[in-house]
Amino acid sequence: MGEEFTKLFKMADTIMSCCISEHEKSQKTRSREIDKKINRDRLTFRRTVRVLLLGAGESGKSTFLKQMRIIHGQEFDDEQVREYRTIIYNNILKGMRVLIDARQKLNIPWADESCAKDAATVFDFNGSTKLDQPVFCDYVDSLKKLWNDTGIRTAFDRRREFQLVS
Ligand SMILES: Nc1nc2c(ncn2[C@@H]2O[C@H](COP(=O)(O)OP(=O)(O)OP(=O)(O)O)[C@@H](O)[C@H]2O)c(=O)[nH]1
Ligand SMILES: [Mg+2]
Repeated sequence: MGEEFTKLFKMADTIMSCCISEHEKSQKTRSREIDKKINRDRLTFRRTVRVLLLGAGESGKSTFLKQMRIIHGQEFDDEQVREYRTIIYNNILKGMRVLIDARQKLNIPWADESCAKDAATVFDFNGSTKLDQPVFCDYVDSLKKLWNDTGIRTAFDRRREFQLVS
């Protein structure tokens, strides 16, 4: 009985030591993987060229970055296209608001006085509403009418006198 017990005990001991060494082995592999990743990240960080882009407002900094992304960057996926669509809608509305404001400040008359109502509609846009396609569509007629008015066009021609994009 005593002999059997010793055998069993030895077997259990062998199984235990196997498990521990397997566990240690997997921990070492994981640690090596982490070290490799740290080294790879360090190399990437060293090779990254950082550019400080300075320039006055409206001088083309953002445009330059967008061009770099289009020329050298990855393709835009559907999600990014949707995101950019919202940004473009926002830019159109914000840009028109700036032009409406500038037209008034520069005392440029409307060609068609009824544009004042469309200007008020565009100005009423609540910036916190998500500008998806249906919301933007509600503004399209007013935006088109305003853009075709010589009052807004004259303000646009004089855009060097104010900042159009922020
Ligand atoms: N003709 C011409 N227009 C440009 C060029 N680069 C930018 N623009 C126009 O200039 C305007 C301002 O460009 P942005 O890239 O927004 O300028 P920014 O330096 O980021 O401006 P802030 O963010 O206000 O400091 C936009 O209407 C651009 O389309 C260029 O190389 N040539
Ligand atoms: Mg910019």
